[in-house]
Amino acid sequence: MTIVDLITQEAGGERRRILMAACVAGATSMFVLIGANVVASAPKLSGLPAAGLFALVVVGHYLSAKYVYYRTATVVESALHRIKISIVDKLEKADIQGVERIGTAEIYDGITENLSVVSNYGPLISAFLQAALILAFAVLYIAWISLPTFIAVTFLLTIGYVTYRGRAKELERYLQRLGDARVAFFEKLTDLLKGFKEVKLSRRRGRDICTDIERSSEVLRGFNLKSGEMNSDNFIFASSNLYALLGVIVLVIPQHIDVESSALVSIVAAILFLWGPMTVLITGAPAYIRSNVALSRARTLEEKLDKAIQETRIALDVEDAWKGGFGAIAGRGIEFEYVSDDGDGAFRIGPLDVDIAEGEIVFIVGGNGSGKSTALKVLTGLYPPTGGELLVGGIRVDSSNVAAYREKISAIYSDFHLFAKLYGLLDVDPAAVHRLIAQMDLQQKTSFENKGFTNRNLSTGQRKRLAMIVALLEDRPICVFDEWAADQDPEFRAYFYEEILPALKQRGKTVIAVTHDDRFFHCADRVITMEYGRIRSVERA
Ligand SMILES: Nc1ncnc2c1ncn2[C@@H]1O[C@H](COP(=O)(O)OP(=O)(O)OP(=O)(O)O)[C@@H](O)[C@H]1O
Repeated sequence: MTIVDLITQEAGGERRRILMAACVAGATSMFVLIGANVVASAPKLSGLPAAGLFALVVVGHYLSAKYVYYRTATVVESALHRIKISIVDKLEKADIQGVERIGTAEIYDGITENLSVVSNYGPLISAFLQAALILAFAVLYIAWISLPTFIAVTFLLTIGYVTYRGRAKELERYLQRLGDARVAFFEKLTDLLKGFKEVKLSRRRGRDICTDIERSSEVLRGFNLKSGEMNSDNFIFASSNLYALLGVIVLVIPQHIDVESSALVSIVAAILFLWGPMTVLITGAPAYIRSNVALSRARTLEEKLDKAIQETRIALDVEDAWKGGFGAIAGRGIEFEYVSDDGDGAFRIGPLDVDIAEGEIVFIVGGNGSGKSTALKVLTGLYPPTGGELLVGGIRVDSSNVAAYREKISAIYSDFHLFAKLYGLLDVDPAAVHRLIAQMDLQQKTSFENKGFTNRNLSTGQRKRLAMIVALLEDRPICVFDEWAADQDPEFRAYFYEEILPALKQRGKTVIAVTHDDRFFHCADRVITMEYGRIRSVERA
């Protein structure tokens, strides 16, 4: 899809009006030229009526050109708004693995950088359209004055166009590579910002990553320079073309064909008049290609998200199959394997056979990298099993009902995120939040206002307590905690195992918690030990 297609689609019924206004803007420009030429060659025509007509044409040009620019900009912006909303909508529908595969850098680049290129250059299309129309009118005017000059003009314009077409493809390729280089640059920059503390502790690390970023920036510089060079080459070639055209008209044509000197003056005036629109076309062409490439990159992101949605085909608005209680969670030969980027074998878990009864507290324990968090994500329906099946209350969890199953779960994963507002709980009773803030001993640190916590800049353990408040407010039948207690002080650690978990059990909740706290294993009904992605043992606590 090109920017023209985008505007045409979005403008709908208005596109004819915009095109008509562009024609009026182009035609009025030409009237100015013709009028000036006619009056200059016949001064007796000047006077108040001619001045009035001239002023009318100028006003007509002003109004129509303004309308075209304003409407095109509006149409482009509303199309971009739609694309943004559509990407965000697809992001919401896509599943975790698909989004992880695309990566945040590409998503940011698609939705910010590329769309702002279209926003900046898109409205120029109106100037481009007017310039093309003025060019067409001027060429017709030249044909009317002198046919041989028209042929010479058309010939040189054709050469210019053919050269531009050849270079446009090359420029397009460069811009695509420039986009890839920009994503790589963003990834490295994100790495630097996320690891800022580590960088501050090691100048050598800082230098290494900055060298890598510099290299990336160098690649970007090369691509930018090359595309700029191609633009200016085009510009220089086109202006030289116009100079050559002037030379042909003034020096060559009169030697071979009879052209009146007044006609020659009019033609020269027309060629000079063409200079402005030609400049717009020459400088606008790379902007046009740039916005087309940016648009295609945003579209590619949409397609990748569509693919991610297609792959999982998760039905979002489904009837809740577990309305009357969900029963036991059972894994039957469950397997899961990460997708490997380099083709080497990725980490896999399973086959796992596991049964978790409703209302039970189960701990998952095991060494680092044994697959506890991965198993948790499969058991909570975040990662679809690549083998075996997950049964909840006897019902097989698959793409048709997993969305409903996820709604049963309150989870605090180890890489949890605290949102600025309590999204999903915006209608919560503030008194309940304040009570829980006090229960988590955070009343000195934060409060609840405007549907969000007033302060989220807390220690990791305190932030986890805020996440616990959210989980408790959600009040869902299954609670999942991934090493929640690991960052708590001894009192709160004990409070978690000896107060919070029993209270949840008493309320009939099923609790699955990943932990390393062997001192508190007795607080679980059963302890599942994992090793190398498999279950080593299941013991009653
Ligand atoms: N997003 C991912 N993509 C690919 N592989 C991953 C990903 N996350 C984890 N892994 C792989 O899965 C393995 C198990 O990770 P997991 O987080 O499940 O272990 P864990 O038992 O929870 O470890 P820990 O106790 O250290 O938290 C890791 O060693 C890693 O190889």
